[in-house]
Amino acid sequence: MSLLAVTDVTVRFGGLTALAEVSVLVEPGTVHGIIGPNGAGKTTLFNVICGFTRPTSGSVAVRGKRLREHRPHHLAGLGIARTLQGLGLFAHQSVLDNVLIGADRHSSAGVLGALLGRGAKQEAALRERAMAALASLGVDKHAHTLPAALPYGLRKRVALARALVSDPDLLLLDEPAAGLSESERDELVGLIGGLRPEMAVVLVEHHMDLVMSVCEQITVLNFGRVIATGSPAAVQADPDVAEAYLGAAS
Ligand SMILES: Nc1ncnc2c1ncn2[C@@H]1O[C@H](COP(=O)(O)OP(=O)(O)OP(=O)(O)O)[C@@H](O)[C@H]1O
Repeated sequence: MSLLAVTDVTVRFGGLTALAEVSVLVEPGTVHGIIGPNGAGKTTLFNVICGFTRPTSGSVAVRGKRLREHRPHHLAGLGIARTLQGLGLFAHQSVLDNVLIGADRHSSAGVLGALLGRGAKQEAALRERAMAALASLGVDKHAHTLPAALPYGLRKRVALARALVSDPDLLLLDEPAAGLSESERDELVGLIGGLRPEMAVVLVEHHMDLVMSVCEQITVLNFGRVIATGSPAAVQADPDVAEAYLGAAS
């Protein structure tokens, strides 16, 4: 059974069809890239998976269970974490507190506990988890800094640590390489390659080098349709894919 199954999803915005019967299967432990020229429907697909956008038709299922009316705040309970385009960090919270917000899923009392004050033992365990996530991305020494004081590449790592702290089964990354330098992109390839082997990753990304080096499976969208799906080598050799990108560039 696939970890994530997007089946025949169509999304219409008024008269515009942003996605037309798109299907994507994501297996546990695989890194799956969603690529395509500008306006192909990548963000719309990401938003459907996250529950930001409701499909006009079709379905999204996690571990075989169809999600109905799911919303972004349901993702954590499904073992899914995401990072968004940009950073989404809270400017007035320290790096550690930003990551603790992601760790809250593991607190039995959850958000309510945070409001009412949770036990010291639980608080300490959460902090330990958050610090471990920061350390795994090499940014633990910045735990007590405000995000704005860090260079962009390190802030991206903090955003990734916040997603990873809940130890998700599925990590959704929307343009993780955006704004990174070439060497930071190389580091990101290493970070994704070093994730827990059973964790699945879905990434929407423009940087082809990164996609080709880190993904095992790729789905290519063009004008809202899947035009190719397969290994990086298969997708690169597909004439429809070359034509879609050449057409977009002309
Ligand atoms: N909320 C919306 N209302 C109307 N049209 C939308 C909306 N969101 C997206 N679209 C349109 O749907 C199509 C797909 O857009 P989408 O942002 O998903 O593409 P994309 O592949 O992510 O593009 P890019 O690479 O430029 O980010 C585009 O034609 C876009 O203009």
